[in-house]
Amino acid sequence: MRIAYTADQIRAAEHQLMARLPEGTLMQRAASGLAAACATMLGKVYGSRVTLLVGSGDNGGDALYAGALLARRGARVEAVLAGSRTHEAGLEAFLLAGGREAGAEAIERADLIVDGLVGIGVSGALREPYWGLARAANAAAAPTVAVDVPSGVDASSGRVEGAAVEAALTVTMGARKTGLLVDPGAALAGEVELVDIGLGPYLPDPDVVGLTGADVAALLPRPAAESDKYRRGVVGVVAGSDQYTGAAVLAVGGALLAGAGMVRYAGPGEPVAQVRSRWPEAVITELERPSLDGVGRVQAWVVGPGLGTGDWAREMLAQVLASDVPVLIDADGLTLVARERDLLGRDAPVLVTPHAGELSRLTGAGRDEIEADRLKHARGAAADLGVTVLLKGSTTVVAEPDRPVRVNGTGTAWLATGGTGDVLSGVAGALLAQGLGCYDAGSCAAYLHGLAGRIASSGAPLHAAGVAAAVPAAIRELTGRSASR
Ligand SMILES: NC(=O)C1=CN([C@@H]2O[C@H](COP(=O)(O)OP(=O)(O)OC[C@H]3O[C@@H](n4cnc5c(N)ncnc54)[C@H](OP(=O)(O)O)[C@@H]3O)[C@@H](O)[C@H]2O)[C@@H](O)CC1
Ligand SMILES: Nc1ncnc2c1ncn2[C@@H]1O[C@H](COP(=O)(O)OP(=O)(O)O)[C@@H](O)[C@H]1O
Ligand SMILES: [K+]
Repeated sequence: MRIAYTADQIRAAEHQLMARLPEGTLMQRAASGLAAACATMLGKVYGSRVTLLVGSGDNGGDALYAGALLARRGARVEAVLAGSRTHEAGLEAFLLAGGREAGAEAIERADLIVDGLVGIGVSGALREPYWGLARAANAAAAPTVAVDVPSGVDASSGRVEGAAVEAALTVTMGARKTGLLVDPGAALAGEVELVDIGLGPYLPDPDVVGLTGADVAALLPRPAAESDKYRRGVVGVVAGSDQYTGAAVLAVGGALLAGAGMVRYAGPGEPVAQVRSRWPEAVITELERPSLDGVGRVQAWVVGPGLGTGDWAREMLAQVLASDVPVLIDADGLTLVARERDLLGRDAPVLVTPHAGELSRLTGAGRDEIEADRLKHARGAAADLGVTVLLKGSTTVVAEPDRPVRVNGTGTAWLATGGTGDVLSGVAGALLAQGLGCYDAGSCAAYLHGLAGRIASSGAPLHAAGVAAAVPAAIRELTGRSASR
């Protein structure tokens, strides 16, 4: 599991650790990790040109001490001092090792840029001259190594106000910061390398968690000798309408290919015909009127994709929610819930899977605002609505009251195409039906869906049906041969 913390959590832990160590120890540990990472990136240190961007706080101190270590190994290191003050001992060590002060033009002659402008102490948008230096670093040919977090990224949320440094590598001290796992911050951090400074014993429960492939493999249900289709989990899909047939086909496909024992589909004539011809495996009920009578028992429902928002859709949603099994609500189902919150009043679990626009309808917050601070809005909605919220987008986040938010970055921007969300709802529904709770089902589905997207894309456009088709390959990649039984 990749775990990450807010700036306040890190500070509190650092405080406890620092009290037990001679002054400056932590910064020395941070700086030697940073210098080692820079050396690896440079390949050959001797004779290389390194430019440090140095702010007024300890982030700049880290950069100066690391610069001193690189200078001692024969690098030509220059420091652009951007703050109203500079870490004194760091600057002294840097100059003593042969480092030199320079103007902003040193950015252009660098082989490597070290961004020590601001770290966890940042507040608000970067001010001048930091702002200009960040842009100059982004425009330069040389790669940038960010110290702790790329300057301009809020360490606790991933939020960026104005400009931020675009790093090739972020060397983060003590523990990962939340903002390195959540876009837009995550997209600016590049590779993330963690330097152990001994903070571990002092860290609290994490703020956010990112599942690894091994975590997902351990959570995914697998059939065993005593399995049959009913015990493996039956998922019911209420999606599609005479106008939107594709959503039904994609949601059913996602559910079938993510390992449901059986998929029941219920809908009107047009989507029924499409689902029947595409997925002969599905057990289908053609509805004359909006009713679940005679559809059969399921262990979880997926409701909403392409369903429409009229009386028929509203009645189907109400009947699904009146059941006593977990329900995943997506797309049009969310529009209906936004109109009529009372529909959510049920005892059994609910997983909602909005994109930012749908969450905006549910909560009233602006779409851009949600995208800028995904964690805050997903957490807020989970608390307000009393459900598990899977907020889709470049970083998918899964929030449930009183648990660390799960974040997923396995996807690819190629997934931003119509219908891929319908596939995700089917995948997550299949995991719910197989017995995972909303939190695990949502976060494992996001991981698998992202990985399936990468497999389906391989760097080129994908289509939603191709993502569904790649779900078994994604599961195989995670679970390896042991999945064959
Ligand atoms: N503590 C430890 O043991 C260890 C800490 N470590 C390191 O210390 C870092 C934290 O250091 P920190 O607390 O000094 O804060 P930091 O991020 O350098 O910035 C603060 C200064 O930036 C400025 N500033 C703020 N916002 C700004 C803006 N928008 N635009 C422009 N300027 C802005 C503001 O300066 P002012 O404006 O007051 O001059 C403020 O004083 C941490 O990330 C890690 O790298 C490691 O060595 C491990 C051990
Ligand atoms: N920039 C992006 N990077 C990675 N994944 C993305 C990006 N944009 C969208 N996605 C993913 O693509 C899917 C789109 O879902 P959604 O918006 O519901 O589309 P639709 O309603 O057309 O099915 C979601 O799983 C989302 O996380
Ligand atoms: K930085």
